Amino acid sequence: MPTKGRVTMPKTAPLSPRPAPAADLMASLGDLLRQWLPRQRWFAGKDRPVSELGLLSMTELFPGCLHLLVHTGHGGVPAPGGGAPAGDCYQLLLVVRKHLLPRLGRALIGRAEQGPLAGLTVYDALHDPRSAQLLLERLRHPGTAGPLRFERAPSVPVPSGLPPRLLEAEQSNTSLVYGDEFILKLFRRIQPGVNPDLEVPVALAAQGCRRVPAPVAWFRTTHPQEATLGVLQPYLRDASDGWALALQALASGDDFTVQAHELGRAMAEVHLALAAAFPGTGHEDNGSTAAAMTERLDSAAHSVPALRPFVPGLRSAFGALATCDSGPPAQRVHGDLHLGQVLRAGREWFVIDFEGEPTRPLADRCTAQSPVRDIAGMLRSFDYAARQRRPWRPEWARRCREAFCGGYAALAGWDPRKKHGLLRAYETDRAVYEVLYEARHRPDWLPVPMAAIERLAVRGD
Ligand SMILES: Nc1ncnc2c1ncn2[C@@H]1O[C@H](COP(=O)(O)OP(=O)(O)O)[C@@H](O)[C@H]1O
Ligand SMILES: O=P(O)(O)O[C@H]1O[C@H](CO)[C@@H](O[C@H]2O[C@H](CO)[C@@H](O)[C@H](O)[C@H]2O)[C@H](O)[C@H]1O
Repeated sequence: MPTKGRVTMPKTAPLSPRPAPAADLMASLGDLLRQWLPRQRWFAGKDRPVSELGLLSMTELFPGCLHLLVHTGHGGVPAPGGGAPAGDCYQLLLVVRKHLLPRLGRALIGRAEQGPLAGLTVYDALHDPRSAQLLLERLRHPGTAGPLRFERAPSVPVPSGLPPRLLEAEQSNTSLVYGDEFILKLFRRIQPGVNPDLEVPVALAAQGCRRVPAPVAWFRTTHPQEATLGVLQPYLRDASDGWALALQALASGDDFTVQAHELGRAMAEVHLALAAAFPGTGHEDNGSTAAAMTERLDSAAHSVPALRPFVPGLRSAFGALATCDSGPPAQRVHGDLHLGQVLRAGREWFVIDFEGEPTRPLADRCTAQSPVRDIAGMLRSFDYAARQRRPWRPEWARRCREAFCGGYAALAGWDPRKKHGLLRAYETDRAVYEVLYEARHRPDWLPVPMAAIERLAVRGD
């Protein structure tokens, strides 16, 4: 595998002279994917059997590498928490080879037994350095491949031959780092429309906001519907994420309030830039927000029985929101802010991953919302961090909350600490989301948000 110099697109013959018809291809891949998908961190339907699997689009990206969009269904069983459809679309990149490659052991999906790929071995292409390099080549050269469109910001040069490595982070998507210079995030669960993780950073870059790495290339599909598939952006090579830094500080007994204060300030800066980039929104109606939060709580309690005893107490937080003053104006927000979404490089904080909460419909995530949603997300994250160690360190979380809100207030012109009712409702809504998220993805972590649920329902603080 070349690690420097030019990488050229291979000119060998395509995998098959004519692309296999969809039904045939699924005869080869169906059983393999049905077993492999639920084992992937990014697969959202782990809690229900994959009863339907269909091919939405197939493009031979380069010889031996297939780009697929597949639909997975669960026999009409809705996702926990409702709202989300009973089925999802996922993006897969597969390498199909004759021989088993020991160095790609972890990427193995299986050996096809029937259909057009019978006897061939199928891998996740993102673990394959050769395929990862060819993908970067595609992104360097704008153009099309079937329904796929590769586009880029012309002003930023992307050198060829940067060695790829797959990021080993706990992720909702899959990311590849190229030569410690760029990071490519491939969205796994695909929803129609422009992904806010492309739309927002592009808009913020146009505002001159330097707290968010600006996209340099991206790709999308036009079939079966328009959707963003991946975004390449500069890699902050010496950065540590806020979660790792917070855990380090907790382990060594170090103060984290200076960092939390600066983080609050940085977040206020991002909110101001977001308001400028997406102008023209009014105030949210607290009554309808409270109704939506109550609905989410009810459907979450339907899926996660442990929530049920706390529903009356949690509902009171949403009831109180309906009578709160209107708070800061609604605007575009981050939507899933937590310590893992902020990176500290040098002495500066950067904010990443503007996708919003992955279980919400894309249209919802792009609407104007109260900035209190983001603040509540970060405050919940201090609590998550403080609960990673025994004995639990509530004082540590409380000091970080104070410092973060203080830093935010210094720049934003309003103080989250003076919006107790709003904050309580948004923290409750966030904790309910976290209960659902953990129940679906990391059941061992469920006690963390459940502890907050108990506190918010019983004591209300
Ligand atoms: N521009 C960047 N520079 C350095 N690391 C990054 C950058 N963007 C993302 N990362 C790393 O990749 C991880 C996953 O990125 P993220 O956008 O949060 O993906 P996901 O939505 O799949 O969780 C982050 O936690 C961070 O460690
Ligand atoms: O993958 P994303 O970063 O988009 O976010 C999802 O996964 C997060 C966990 O990786 C989850 O965050 C929760 O756990 C964090 C610790 O791992 C904690 O800092 C957050 O406060 C807590 O919400 C996030 O909710 C989910 O959307």
